[in-house]
Amino acid sequence: MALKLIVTGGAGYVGSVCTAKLLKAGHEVVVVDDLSTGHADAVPEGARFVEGDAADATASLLAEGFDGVLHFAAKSLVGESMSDPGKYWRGNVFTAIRLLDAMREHGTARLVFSSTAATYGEPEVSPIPETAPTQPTNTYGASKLAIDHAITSYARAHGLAAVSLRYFNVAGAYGRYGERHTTETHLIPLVLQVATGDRDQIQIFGEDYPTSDGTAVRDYIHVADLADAHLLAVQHATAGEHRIYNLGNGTGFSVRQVIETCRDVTGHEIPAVAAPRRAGDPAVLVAASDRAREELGWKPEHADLHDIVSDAWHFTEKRRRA
Ligand SMILES: O=c1ccn([C@@H]2O[C@H](COP(=O)(O)OP(=O)(O)O[C@H]3O[C@H](CO)[C@H](O)[C@H](O)[C@H]3O)[C@@H](O)[C@H]2O)c(=O)[nH]1
Repeated sequence: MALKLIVTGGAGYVGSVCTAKLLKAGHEVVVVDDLSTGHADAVPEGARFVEGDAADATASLLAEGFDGVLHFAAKSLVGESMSDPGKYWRGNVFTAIRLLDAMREHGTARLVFSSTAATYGEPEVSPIPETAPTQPTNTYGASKLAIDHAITSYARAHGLAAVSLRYFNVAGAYGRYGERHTTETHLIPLVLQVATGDRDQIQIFGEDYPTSDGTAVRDYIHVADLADAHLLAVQHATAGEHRIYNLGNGTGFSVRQVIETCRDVTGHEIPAVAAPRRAGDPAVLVAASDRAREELGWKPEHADLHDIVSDAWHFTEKRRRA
């Protein structure tokens, strides 16, 4: 069924890939983005673009009648969330509550929300199921968890059909849509910047973790597979329910393994140096995504780390040539 949807943050990395896939699937999409971290030229052709605040601009649009909102717009730098927490409570939580109120006012039926593995904190079991305790170790994760709680109560009280998707480590690119953060903190794009010569070396944050090679382990998921889960989520959302799904491949790769894969893909040497652990980093974060597979019928198609890095590398090279 073709739906009329608003995508907040559709000029950003994950939001632009999801918008491109939603359009391809025949949905009608309006992107709302304040361009604080997104790029106007990343808004896919075929989407209407409204520059503005994720709550205010969306609230004005909702009067036109929409089937749902996919809410990506957020502050997402873990370090910044610790040094400037107000930015996360206002920018993430307060914005989301205002958005929920506007959706309630206009009777908007569906919500798909970008949650995060950071809601779990230091895991007690691995791989992490959705039933694991949520004990975030940083304000970013706490802000996303607070929104998840708010969504649950709005779904129960007001009949909202809601899905939260808890992303593990998103990477890769989809066509001309990829990672272009002004402040880049993520491992794969940083390692690829060393390969292009834009950066001298990659720092390995911690070599004394209780893992096979001492470096931290993460579950990397291709952004195209992540986007597919959003398309399934918006279709499966059920009135009065808030379902939560982890999105990962269920396989962990260490920082050293990621760097080695990047060397293999790019053919560059990529110097790496040891550095202290980064505050708040858990040793291992791997998803149990059985629920998304069983209930949404989600099936990741690019689980191979080599493929994920290759797509990120092609995107990086194409942008440098452009
Ligand atoms: O220069 C770097 C950058 C990262 N790392 C390491 O590489 C791993 C992956 O780091 P990323 O920053 O790429 O990803 P995170 O696991 O920290 O971040 C993910 O989880 C976060 C919450 O913990 C947020 O949700 C974030 O958006 C999401 O990408 C971590 O062990 C990190 O310490 C390095 O060794 N060197």
